[in-house]
Amino acid sequence: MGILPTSNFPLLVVLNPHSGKKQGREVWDSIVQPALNKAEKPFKLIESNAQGHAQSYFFDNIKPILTDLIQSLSAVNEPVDNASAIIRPSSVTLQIMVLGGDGTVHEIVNGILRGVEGTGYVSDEFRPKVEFSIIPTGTGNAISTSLGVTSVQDALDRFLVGNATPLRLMSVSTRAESGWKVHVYTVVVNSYGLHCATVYDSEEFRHLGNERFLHAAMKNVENLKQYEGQLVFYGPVQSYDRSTGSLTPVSSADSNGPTISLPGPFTYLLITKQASLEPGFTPTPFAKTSDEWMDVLAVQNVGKAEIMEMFGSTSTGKHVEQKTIEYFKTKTVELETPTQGRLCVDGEFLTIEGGPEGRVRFEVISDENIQIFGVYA
Ligand SMILES: Nc1ncnc2c1ncn2[C@@H]1O[C@H](COP(=O)(O)OP(=O)(O)OP(=O)(O)O)[C@@H](O)[C@H]1O
Repeated sequence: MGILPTSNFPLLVVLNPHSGKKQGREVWDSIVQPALNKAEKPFKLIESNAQGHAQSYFFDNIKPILTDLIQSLSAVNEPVDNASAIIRPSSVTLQIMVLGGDGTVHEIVNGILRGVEGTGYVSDEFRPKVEFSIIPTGTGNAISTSLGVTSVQDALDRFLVGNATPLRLMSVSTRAESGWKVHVYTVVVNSYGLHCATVYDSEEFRHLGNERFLHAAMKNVENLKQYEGQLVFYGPVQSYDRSTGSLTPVSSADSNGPTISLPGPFTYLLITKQASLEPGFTPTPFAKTSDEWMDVLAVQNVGKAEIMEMFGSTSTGKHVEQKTIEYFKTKTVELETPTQGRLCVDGEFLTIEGGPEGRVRFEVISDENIQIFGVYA
């Protein structure tokens, strides 16, 4: 047996110059690149030049990237003329640094998964790991905020220490002839109602940085709407019990059928993997980046006063004590709307048709051939 040499394969750095207040380039030049040079960490810079570029880059290139990475790790025994002397690893770790926000991570994850789909690049015999270092230069920076990353330097330090935790994904599936078909994978939040309308409207306030969500939210609270729909949970569910202050099982782990349903209409509905969606805004305080649950915050048919009360305590997570708020942990949930509706999936928008045919299924991913991502934390 040969010994696998240390790879000198470069860290892939994806810089989104458009994220946040467009400070990514400056942060790269002044802080991150000098730190990588000092640490003698080789890198390859990929600059995202338009919406969707990071996704299409990884869709097009992930196979040659993994091939090169595998080759950089394959040991060659002496003598070299014996082909069987080449030892191939059963796994490789690809490191990707993101100077951007959650939307850039979302694009890369989807590009990679679509790029390896149906190929031998991820299988039970060979499964790469993809580990992200997220340098928070976006607007919400939900993943970084939820992991307690406080600054660019903090994120860099965590990368250099090198402890990765799973970045667990959710899938968003729509109906197809053959059953459910994954439309997209999400890493932060799927939403319906006021939150989705807020994200939709916030683009016009991008120049305000973090404040853009506040402006858009206030605009939507002013014209508060109720969003018709029914939410059905499947399999194990926990719900937050205000009387005990804890999450308690409301359906057993071995049940796969529908367990609870919420009739709507929804004022606010989130299905998340992250506790915080931006600094100071922690709507799903029990959510964990790495666990095998999705957290659901449901607010049905309330008025402006209740919504403002909720916003008043989302910085501390105390809003879960409010009686108009329902909080669940689940693994599979479906949403059906009576007429056409709009969902927000990690900042992208998905229009769904009304009725059973337009039903959408959200699942937390347990398949090890999809759940290949980690994040330095
Ligand atoms: N060169 C570019 N010009 C314009 N848009 C771009 C460019 N590169 C990427 N994008 C788009 O920028 C959008 C925002 O990126 P990102 O999510 O990283 O930042 P953010 O929205 O400010 O942060 P967050 O998602 O954390 O709130 C993404 O939808 C991405 O497709």
